[in-house]
Amino acid sequence: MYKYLNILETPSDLRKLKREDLPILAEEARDFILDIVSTKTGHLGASLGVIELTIALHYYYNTPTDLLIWDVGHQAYGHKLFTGRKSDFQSLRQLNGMSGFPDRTESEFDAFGVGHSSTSISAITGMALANRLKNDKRKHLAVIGDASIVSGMAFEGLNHLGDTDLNVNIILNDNNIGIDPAVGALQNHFNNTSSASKVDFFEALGFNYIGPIDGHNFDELFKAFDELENLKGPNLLHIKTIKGKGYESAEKDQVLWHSPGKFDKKTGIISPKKEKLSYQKVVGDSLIELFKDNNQVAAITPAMPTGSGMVELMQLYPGRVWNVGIAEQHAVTLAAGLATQGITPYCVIYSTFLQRAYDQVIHDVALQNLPVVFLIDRAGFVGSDGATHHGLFDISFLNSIPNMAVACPADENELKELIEMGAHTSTPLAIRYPKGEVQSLNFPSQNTEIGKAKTLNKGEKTAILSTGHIASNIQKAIEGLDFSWYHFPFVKPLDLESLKNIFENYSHILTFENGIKNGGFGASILDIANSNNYKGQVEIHAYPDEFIAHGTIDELENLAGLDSISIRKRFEELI
Ligand SMILES: Cc1ncc(C[n+]2csc(CCOP(=O)(O)OP(=O)(O)O)c2C)c(N)n1
Ligand SMILES: CC(=O)[C@@H](O)[C@H](O)COP(=O)(O)O
Ligand SMILES: [Mg+2]
Repeated sequence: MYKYLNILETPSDLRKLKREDLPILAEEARDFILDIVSTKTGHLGASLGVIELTIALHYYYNTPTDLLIWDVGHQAYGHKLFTGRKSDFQSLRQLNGMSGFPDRTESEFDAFGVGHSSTSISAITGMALANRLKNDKRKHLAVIGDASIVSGMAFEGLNHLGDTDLNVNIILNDNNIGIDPAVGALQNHFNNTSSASKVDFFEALGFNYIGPIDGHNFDELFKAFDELENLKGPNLLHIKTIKGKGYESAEKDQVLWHSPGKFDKKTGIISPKKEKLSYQKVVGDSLIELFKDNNQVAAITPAMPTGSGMVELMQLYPGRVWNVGIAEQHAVTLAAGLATQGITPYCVIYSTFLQRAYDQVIHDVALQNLPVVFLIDRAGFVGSDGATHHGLFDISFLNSIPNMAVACPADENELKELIEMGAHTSTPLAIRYPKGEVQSLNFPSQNTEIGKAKTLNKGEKTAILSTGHIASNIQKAIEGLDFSWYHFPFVKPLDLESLKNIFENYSHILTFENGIKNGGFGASILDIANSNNYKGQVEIHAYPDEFIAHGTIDELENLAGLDSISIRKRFEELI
């Protein structure tokens, strides 16, 4: 079917082609990626945008000896296609299949594991320093996008690298967009100012600057690579590309086609999502409600307005909702600043990306005991994005912070209540919730109170204690059984009074949470049980102490023994 892609597996095959063959190969690669993503789902626009760059880099440089890092790595489907993984695309982002991001354990061509943005400059600098110590002359290359290079961590890397004489090549892939439209002075600078001012900017940081060039033009790419060979680094090559290049729908709506889901390749019609209502929609609508009657609240999203359900809120309240770009640390401390002046900020941030702002949560918010509300999205398994994106750690890493309240609503009704409560908080409050469809558990309507558990079932001997959205799996598993079930909307502060009563009345306690075991909800219960000389058994059901790869959420919950069937099986062993 393909003239070149069929005979090509690795860069050494690629280098046998003539340069004039490469545009045809690029077309074939785009067609292949469209076939895969339209049926398997995944990131589309970014990969289509760097096909020429990917081919040129593997053609010109001696990968994998020359080291190549893809920042974020969501644009690396072409990189994987040309580095021996063509047949692995059938398993893209599936359980035990190929990852959606470069991964050192997957291929020698994946110089660095990625998924979180803005790490490539620091990593490639580390590699170059190490190889200089070994007198190893290999080349060092990093490709970073225009939204990723303006992140704090990228600047830390540029600041260091620019102060060395390392012969590292940073390739700025500038398509004037992140996932959502570009924000911030720096992205404006890259996209709107003259070349001269860009030269000044990067040369001021100690880089030789080349560009901007057309990143879809092989001749311009190779000419620039030749120029780089004659420069004593560090160098920055600025290329302009189109996100979604070569597929009209993806070029036209670059936000939607960042990760479109399944679609018909021929018509560009995206398969409708079966989702009745998402947690993200509930959050967006709840905040719209809140903002209507309360002008003392604000919201912040670090570069994820669409994914976090913030787009409508931003349109309605542009003066009180800010997309700060890929800047999680700034987002948290911006919130802290707002809170000192009597504005209650909702910092809406994916669990996995909050990891990047841990010190700001402690040092700027909790230590000063400021009323910041963290709406922590993508809590628990996220599915096909895998280990770099699951929200497994937030209960544990927040649980250990003084002054921090940690809420894990069972469903969207409780989430709504907690969001409303947040507007009145005088201290830090974190509320975590998962990706995707709401559960509508229709719990008996009990008002949610800080630090108070809810009794959902009364039984004998065995007590089930849960927190968060695992409740939906427990509700299915407990059907017809006379176990007691207590739901704890708050991991912190815990309902010590209810716990004391539970310790006195039950000989066996099982705890459940959508988070890792270490330092989580169950660990806190066990700690309190021990300090109360509880003689019964506490059995903790949480994610294991290991990184969990990609798969569907159901598959991953089953592997962790936290799906309703596995839970039911455990319950039946206790009858
Ligand atoms: C620390 C971190 N924050 C947020 C994200 C989510 N994210 C993935 S890709 C992306 C936009 C990247 O834009 P850019 O670097 O310009 O690459 P492009 O998609 O345009 O190729 C964002 C915000 C992330 N992966 N890591
Ligand atoms: C590559 C990246 O980090 C984002 O595109 C992320 O995959 C978004 O996740 P959601 O699709 O859950 O919003
Ligand atoms: Mg971009």
